Amino acid sequence: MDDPDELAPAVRSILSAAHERAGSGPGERVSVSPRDLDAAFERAEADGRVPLIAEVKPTSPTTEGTREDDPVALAERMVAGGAAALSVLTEPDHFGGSVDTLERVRDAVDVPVLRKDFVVDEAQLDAVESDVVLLIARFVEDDLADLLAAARDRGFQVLVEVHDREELERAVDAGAATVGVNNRDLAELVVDLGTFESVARHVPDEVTLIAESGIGSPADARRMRAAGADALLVGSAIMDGDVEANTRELVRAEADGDADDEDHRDTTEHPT
Ligand SMILES: O=C(O)c1ccccc1NCC(=O)[C@H](O)[C@H](O)COP(=O)(O)O
Repeated sequence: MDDPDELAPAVRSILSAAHERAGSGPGERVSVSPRDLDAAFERAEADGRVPLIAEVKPTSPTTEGTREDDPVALAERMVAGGAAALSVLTEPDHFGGSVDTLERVRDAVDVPVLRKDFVVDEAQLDAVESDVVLLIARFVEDDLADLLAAARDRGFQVLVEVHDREELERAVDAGAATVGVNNRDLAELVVDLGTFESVARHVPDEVTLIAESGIGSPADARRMRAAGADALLVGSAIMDGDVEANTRELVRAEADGDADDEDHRDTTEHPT
């Protein structure tokens, strides 16, 4: 991992908690029969929905307060709103997540579920079954290929998260099939959608590409899709208010955007 002093204090704290949890898992190796993430994205596309991973994110270092609603009820409403897949935070100390929450959510829905946590050690993979696990290139550095193999051996699909071109190259070299470009700089916790736009153009076509973080509106969703996102991962903007309506607004971003464009064209081409 790079110099911890370069990371935001909250991220240093998240990582040190992750290292403390590493190796203290149940010890039993999990074996997963995953729900297919790419197939879920394809179903959404065929249905005219923007492929969206909606995140159950009770709190975070950059969110005020904690959302106390039942996470299973939230997850079910996200699926009702058209989410192709879900992300569930399992980090307990900074995001209000738990492996128990993930298990309950996964039992309640039929879409793929991503385990969102800060995995730095193989034993952490055995904490709970999910369809997809996250590996953050910045935090696992030279262990990326080994952790990717260890996750796949257990049946997981793997989302490898990157933030810049160097991390993208490491992810591709390690054999990542699904890459997420995080618009949130974990050194400073600043969000810039331009990050995705600059990194996305270097991603090989065969890689499934996900735009992560800072997507707050249908216009942002269209911007990420125009830059090449196969799917979007959204937490805060969905958790802020009515999660079903918020999810629906994002999955309809292209359909509604096209309709808006059509209205606009009609007015300008056929003035009354
Ligand atoms: O969200 C945070 O505050 C955060 C802080 C430190 C490390 C990671 C953090 N977020 C993790 C995530 O990956 C996001 O929850 C996810 O990409 C969704 O982002 P958003 O839509 O901006 O909530």
